[in-house]
Amino acid sequence: MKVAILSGSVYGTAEEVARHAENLLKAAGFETFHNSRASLADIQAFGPEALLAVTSTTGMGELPDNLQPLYSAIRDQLPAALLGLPGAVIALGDASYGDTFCGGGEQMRELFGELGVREVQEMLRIDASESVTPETDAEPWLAQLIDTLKG
Ligand SMILES: Cc1cc2nc3c(=O)[nH]c(=O)nc-3n(C[C@H](O)[C@H](O)[C@H](O)COP(=O)(O)O)c2cc1C
Repeated sequence: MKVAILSGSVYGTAEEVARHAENLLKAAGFETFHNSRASLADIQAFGPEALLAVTSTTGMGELPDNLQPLYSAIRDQLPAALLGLPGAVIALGDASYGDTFCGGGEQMRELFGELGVREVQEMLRIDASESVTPETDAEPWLAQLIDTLKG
């Protein structure tokens, strides 16, 4: 199965989690695409069969700049090739931001909703005020995702 990883990161933490996810998916036999500056054309050329979004939150609940262009392109075009795929979201944030906690991940969930992406497991929230090992903390969730996608 081909899994496209859509990642958004300001300081690199979410990028590290996305890379770790990619390594685990590859080790489990999946074909992956991950490029933090991916365009919609790149994603479509890969032909994903599942989507994984890994994004931090910046500003007041916003997506990182590197993910904004891809997010907007997908939202504007709702490309047929991405409609109805299985998908899941890992959100990084900081609970001390209150209402906007993991807002970037929430925006990706809303986008997935518009695409009719079938969310195969509940969004993982990684709280920077509690976690100093975000990659390791994502491992049980990723193991479950791998099991689910393998069916
Ligand atoms: C300027 C700034 C704004 C932030 N805004 C939010 C926010 O609105 N909500 C939230 O949950 N986390 C917020 N965060 C926390 C980051 O999302 C969190 O530290 C995350 O782990 C950073 O990941 P990154 O290194 O991939 O950017 C903010 C951090 C910074 C520095």
